[in-house]
Amino acid sequence: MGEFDLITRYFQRPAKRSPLGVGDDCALLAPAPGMQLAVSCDMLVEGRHFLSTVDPARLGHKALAVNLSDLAACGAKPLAFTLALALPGVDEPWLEAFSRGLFALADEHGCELVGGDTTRGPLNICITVFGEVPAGAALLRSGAHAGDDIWVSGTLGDARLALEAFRGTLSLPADVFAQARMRMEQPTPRVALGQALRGKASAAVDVSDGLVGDLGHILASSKVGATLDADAATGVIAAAASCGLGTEILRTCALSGGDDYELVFTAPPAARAAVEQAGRESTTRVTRIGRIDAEAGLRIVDAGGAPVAQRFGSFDHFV
Ligand SMILES: Nc1ncnc2c1ncn2[C@@H]1O[C@H](COP(=O)(O)OP(=O)(O)OP(=O)(O)O)[C@@H](O)[C@H]1O
Ligand SMILES: Cc1ncc(C[n+]2csc(CCOP(=O)(O)O)c2C)c(N)n1
Ligand SMILES: [Mg+2]
Repeated sequence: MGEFDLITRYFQRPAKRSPLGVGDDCALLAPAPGMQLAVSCDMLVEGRHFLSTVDPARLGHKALAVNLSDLAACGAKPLAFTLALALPGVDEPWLEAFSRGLFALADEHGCELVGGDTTRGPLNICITVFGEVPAGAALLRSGAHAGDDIWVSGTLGDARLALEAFRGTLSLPADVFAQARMRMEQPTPRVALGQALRGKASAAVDVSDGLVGDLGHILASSKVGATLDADAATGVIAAAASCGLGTEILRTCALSGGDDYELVFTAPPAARAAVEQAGRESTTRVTRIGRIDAEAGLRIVDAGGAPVAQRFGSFDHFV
């Protein structure tokens, strides 16, 4: 099978909402009047972002999910995406599963594949996503104020826990591993929550590199500091605690693990009921995990308010 047959068979579907989709030199998009385009791009590289043994359907899902997560962080509604793909060769069962996983999530969010690029090379997947948001209403990293609450969606640390289990640095009971693995391989982008938070949250970011690092982007952009509860938002890893894993490794997963694709956002205390309502509307758990301070820096405390001495980093491709 050649390049163009591959595209036609696995990636070309009739455009439904875009004026022009796959098959011409450009795609055409038509954002509604009064809306701004929100654009984000994320690449997944074999061995760096995913294990070579991953189910290709889950990989198709994740490649789009990490991009939709950036739209969610801005409060944008997904419209369309492009897919740049380097493949070592034509593996039809792989392409069938990859495109099935990809389109299942795309259809869930009404987000169309409108174009891309396909080349031979080491397996590499790069998606650019386009969304729309009412002009001036995008959630930004720069809007947090002293006194705001810090919230997080879902739970943190599960993906890193699974990665460590894959690496063999820790072992988990089969049921805990299965749950954590799903969170690593098929994250749920918080798209509905992001849109429900427009006009309520003062700042937002999605957690890809780890809570401490990504909250750090809000603190730097907003020129504020924060106090954070170390243990407020654990999920599967709470179950891991009961299998004898130490506090230090669990906090490392939750606070600096990365690959969470949850939203961390700030909102004034007066908006607490509105934030909880946004969580209910989007059937997404939201948890208060700290507060924004005027004093610069991040202070991490335990449930009793005592400072946590452990230091937390964040994911960086070059450090
Ligand atoms: N090569 C590049 N050229 C121009 N801008 C870039 C480049 N790489 C990253 N950026 C921009 O730098 C900023 C931070 O990029 P980053 O990829 O860390 O985004 P993120 O949302 O924090 O994380 P993630 O990659 O997990 O989505 C974004 O505004 C991004 O568009
Ligand atoms: C095989 C394998 N090794 C490591 C990780 C963890 N990981 C890779 S990139 C990244 C941050 C987000 O990436 P980016 O900043 O490029 O968007 C994280 C947490 C993984 N998922 N699979
Ligand atoms: Mg992001």
